[in-house]
Amino acid sequence: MELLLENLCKEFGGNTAVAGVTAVLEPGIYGLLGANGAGKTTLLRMICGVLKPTAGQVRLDGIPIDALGAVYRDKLGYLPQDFVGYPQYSARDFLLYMAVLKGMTRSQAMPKIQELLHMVRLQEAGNKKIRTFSGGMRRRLGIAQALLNDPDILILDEPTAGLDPKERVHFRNILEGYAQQKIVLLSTHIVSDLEAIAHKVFLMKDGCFQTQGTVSELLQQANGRVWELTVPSRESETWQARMTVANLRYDGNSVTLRILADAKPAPAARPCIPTLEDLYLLYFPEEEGGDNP
Ligand SMILES: Nc1ncnc2c1ncn2[C@@H]1O[C@H](COP(=O)(O)OP(=O)(O)OP(=O)(O)O)[C@@H](O)[C@H]1O
Repeated sequence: MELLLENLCKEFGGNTAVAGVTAVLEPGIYGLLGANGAGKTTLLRMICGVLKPTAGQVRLDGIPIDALGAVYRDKLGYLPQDFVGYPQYSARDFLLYMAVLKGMTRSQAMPKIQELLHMVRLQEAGNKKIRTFSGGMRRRLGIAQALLNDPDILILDEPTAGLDPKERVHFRNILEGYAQQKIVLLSTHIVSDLEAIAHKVFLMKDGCFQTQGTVSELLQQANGRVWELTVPSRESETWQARMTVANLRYDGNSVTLRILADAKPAPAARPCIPTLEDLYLLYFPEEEGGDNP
């Protein structure tokens, strides 16, 4: 199975949201990482066929998804960014409704719904109205509805938004179990979600992929550009104004700064092993108020 994104572009009234994205996706977990407004949701909506590209197309095994129509939709599971469900429905009734829309019979749907409620840890809340759910519960229900038809292609727009750390770990375990032989593409702001599970990460900014690769390939780009430096606490602000500082750790009168810089920022600076978050900040330093590296 191969999903080809072929020079996908989307403009909204003269504003470019996605500016020519090309990528090949084979079974595995892909992470789409980018700041607010980078174009992630727009890209995912085009991949799902919900939004028509201004230019370019998506092909599954060589065939444009427009031509595949319902055949493509049957293979697709999608968690939209703004998923809310139907507040008056119970989780179980909502999943049954979605299952019927996806062409499942009641007898096919019921055991699947049971399995999914269990998988996303909503079995106790299955008969409760969605309007009583917390943000995290809603998100988990959204993940369950995306999995109803055992999709070959699973597109998740910020699946971990609103999940607490324990729920995020559980979600990662679900995905790892699921992703064998499937294409899973998820967008997130949360770098650690991807570090653990993504086989490939796309860093998106201004509608384009700025870079892409496996986590270890991306980390190599940050090699030699991450430093730790301990200075008196009173110098902290000066350093933050001069450098991209990824992290601060105060200890009494001193502070240890995690500095992103192409060259050693001070003779006493020590090199560090980079994380994906470091790389993200190297590409998008303005989000943290730092300078360009
Ligand atoms: N329906 C629309 N009409 C007009 N502009 C839009 C529309 N949808 C998105 N945009 C614009 O396209 C750009 C990309 O938005 P998009 O929602 O795809 O980004 P994103 O990376 O998903 O951001 P976020 O993480 O905040 O959801 C933004 O400038 C946004 O304002």
